[in-house]
Amino acid sequence: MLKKIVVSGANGKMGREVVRMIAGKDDFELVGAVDVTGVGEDINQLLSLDAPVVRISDDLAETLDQTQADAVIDFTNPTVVMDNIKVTSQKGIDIVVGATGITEVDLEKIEKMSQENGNKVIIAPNFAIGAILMMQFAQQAAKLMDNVEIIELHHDKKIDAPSGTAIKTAELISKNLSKKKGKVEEIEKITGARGGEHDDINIHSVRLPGFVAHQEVIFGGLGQTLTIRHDSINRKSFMPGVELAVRKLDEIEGVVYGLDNLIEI
Ligand SMILES: NC(=O)C1=CN([C@@H]2O[C@H](COP(=O)(O)OP(=O)(O)OC[C@H]3O[C@@H](n4cnc5c(N)ncnc54)[C@H](OP(=O)(O)O)[C@@H]3O)[C@@H](O)[C@H]2O)C=CC1
Ligand SMILES: O=C(O)C1=N[C@H](C(=O)O)C[C@H](O)C1
Repeated sequence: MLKKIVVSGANGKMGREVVRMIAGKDDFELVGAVDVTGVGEDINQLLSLDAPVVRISDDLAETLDQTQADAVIDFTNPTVVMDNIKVTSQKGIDIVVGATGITEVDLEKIEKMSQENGNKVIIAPNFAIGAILMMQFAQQAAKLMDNVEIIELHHDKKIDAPSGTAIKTAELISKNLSKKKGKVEEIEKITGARGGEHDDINIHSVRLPGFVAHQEVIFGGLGQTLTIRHDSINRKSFMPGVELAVRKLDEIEGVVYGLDNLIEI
């Protein structure tokens, strides 16, 4: 069945890739594009796509009223994503959320909204299959190696740190650590030199031009280290996961957090 989709953050780096992905699927149709940049312009023309005119609007609620969309895909940013989830819930429209910054407190609010309004929500900090595997392998390794730190490396336009992926990885790993790391009295000569801590795991964020999205999970043991690394070398890496999530909306109930809950590994 044809899926009518609105993309929120359509004119951003990920949004544009999603619009291209939709144009390549016979059973997906882009019916709305929402962004705060390029308002009034035809997103398909901006991307040189041979597809009907879809003008960028800056109003998600209005776009949903005008389009009879089946689903929204959101790749905005951590400051606005909760507002967008709220709007879709109020309208009873399903949503796939790629924008990061969703906290555990936010998740509880989203669960409540979904229950009240009957819409479905899929949230994934990372849609790349390799990243899902990297997180799973790290979770496994944590059962046998207790000492671990995370280094995530991203492009210099990324506004949030640490990445959503690093936060999710730390949460997954910490469940399996048998003992908390032994603390030595550290002297941090420059504040932040040891990174930030989430669930007792140090996370280091690198931001440089040339990177897209990369993460290393480094375990240390007696006379050995284990490094599990994933690299997204372009944004197409996320598209099969986004497509899968849109299709899975028909099968799930309520809210799903993490692509690992939608695929068998
Ligand atoms: N889950 C995953 O697999 C992935 C998640 N991400 C996440 O997706 C998000 C977007 O990343 P990226 O595309 O690189 O970022 P961009 O900044 O390139 O894109 C975000 C777009 O959303 C726009 N925007 C800002 N406010 C609103 C609003 N209220 N309504 C609609 N659009 C708005 C921005 O406009 P303006 O620039 O003018 O602010 C921009 O065009 C980030 O949170 C990132 O971490 C990224 C890659 C993969
Ligand atoms: O901003 C990005 O680029 C990315 N954001 C997500 C995150 O914060 O984990 C996913 C991926 O790392 C790319």
